Amino acid sequence: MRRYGKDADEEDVRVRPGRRGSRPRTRIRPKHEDAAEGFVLTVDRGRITCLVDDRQVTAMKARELGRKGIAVGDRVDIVGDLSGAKDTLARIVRVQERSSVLRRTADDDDPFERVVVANADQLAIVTALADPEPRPRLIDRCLVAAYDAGITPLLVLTKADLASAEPLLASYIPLGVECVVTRHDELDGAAAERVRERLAGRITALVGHSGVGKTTLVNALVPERARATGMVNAVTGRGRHTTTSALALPLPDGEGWVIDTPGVRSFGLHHVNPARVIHAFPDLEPGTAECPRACSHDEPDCVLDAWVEAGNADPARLYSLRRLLATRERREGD
Ligand SMILES: Nc1nc2c(ncn2[C@@H]2O[C@H](COP(=O)(O)OP(=O)(O)OP(=O)(O)O)[C@@H](O)[C@H]2O)c(=O)[nH]1
Ligand SMILES: [Zn+2]
Repeated sequence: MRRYGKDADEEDVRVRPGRRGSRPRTRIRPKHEDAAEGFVLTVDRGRITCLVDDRQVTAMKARELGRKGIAVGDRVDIVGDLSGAKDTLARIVRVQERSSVLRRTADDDDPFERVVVANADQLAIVTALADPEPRPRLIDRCLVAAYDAGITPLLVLTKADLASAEPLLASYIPLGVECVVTRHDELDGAAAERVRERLAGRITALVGHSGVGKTTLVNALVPERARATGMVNAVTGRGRHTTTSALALPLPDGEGWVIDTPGVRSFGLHHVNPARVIHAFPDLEPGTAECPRACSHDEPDCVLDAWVEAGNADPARLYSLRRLLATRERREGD
C-alpha cells in the first residue's frame, strides 16, 4: 500500500473546490508525512485492527480525531509502530474520504446513527427461503438502507433445498434487484460460484439475521476465514469473533472483500432521506420535478400518480417505491 513519503507526488495534493466557495484546498499533512495507509478490518471497543501492507496492525484513534468514528472498511492514515508485532499499538491520524456509508439506527425512533460499514459498493442481503421464514419487510428495509447509501443491493436467497425461491424472486426481480439463490449442499460448487461472480472486485457488506446461513456462506467464500478470524482473535484476545463489530475478510486472489456484519434483527431507518431512495428509481425520478418541496412521494399532493397515469412509467414501479418508503414506518414484526 502506498506510503506518503517525502516524494509524495502531485496526487497527494488534491485541489478541489471547498464546500463554500472555490478556494483551492490542499491536503495538509504537516505532522504525519510518514503515515502509511491502512484498511480497517474490525473494531473492538476502541481497538482498531488494520491491514497495513500485508500486516495486521492494532491501532487506536488519535485524540486529534475527536469524536469522529472509525468504521470497518475505512481507509485510514496510520502512524507509529506498524510492525504488527504483539502488544504494539499504532495511531490512526486521519480517516480518508468515504465513497459510501452504510448507516443504521438501532430503532426508527433512535436519532443516533451508527456507521455499519464504510466504502462498501454492494450490500448483500442474506435471507433464508425457510428456517427461519423470510421476512420481506426486513428485506425491504435493507433495500432502503442500501439505496439511501448509494450502495447496490444483492439479494442472496439461501436454503433453496428447503423451499422454492419463486415467490421472493417474483417480488424482487421487478424491483430491479439482482438475486442469487444458494443451497449449502452446492456451496462447494455451482452455488458458491454464482455468488463469487457477483462479489469479484467489490467491497460487499453482508447483512442478514441470525440463522439464515451467513456464516455457512462466508466460510464457503473465504476459505481462510478461520485463519483470518483466528488472527483477529489473537489481536483482540477473544475466543470467538464476537458479534459487536463487522469483520472484513479478503476474497481469495485479491478479488475484493466481504464484510460480515453482526446479525441484524432490525434496520432502523430514522436517517433515511426519500430523495436519496428515489435516486435508485431513475425511471420515476424525473417525475418528481413538480412534487411539493420535501414531498415524501407517499402523500396526496405527490405528482407521481398523475405522472405514471400519463404513461411515463410503469405503475408497478411506483407501487414498489411506495412499498419501500412505507417500510420507514415500523410495524409489528419488523
Ligand atoms: N437446509 C439448509 N440448511 C442450511 C443451509 N445453509 C446453512 N444451513 C444451516 O442453517 C443453520 C444456520 O447457519 P449459519 O451459517 O450458522 O447461520 P448464520 O446466519 O451465520 O447464523 P448466526 O451464526 O446465528 O448468525 C446451520 O445449522 C446451517 O447448517 C442451506 O442451504 N440449507
Ligand atoms: Zn412526490
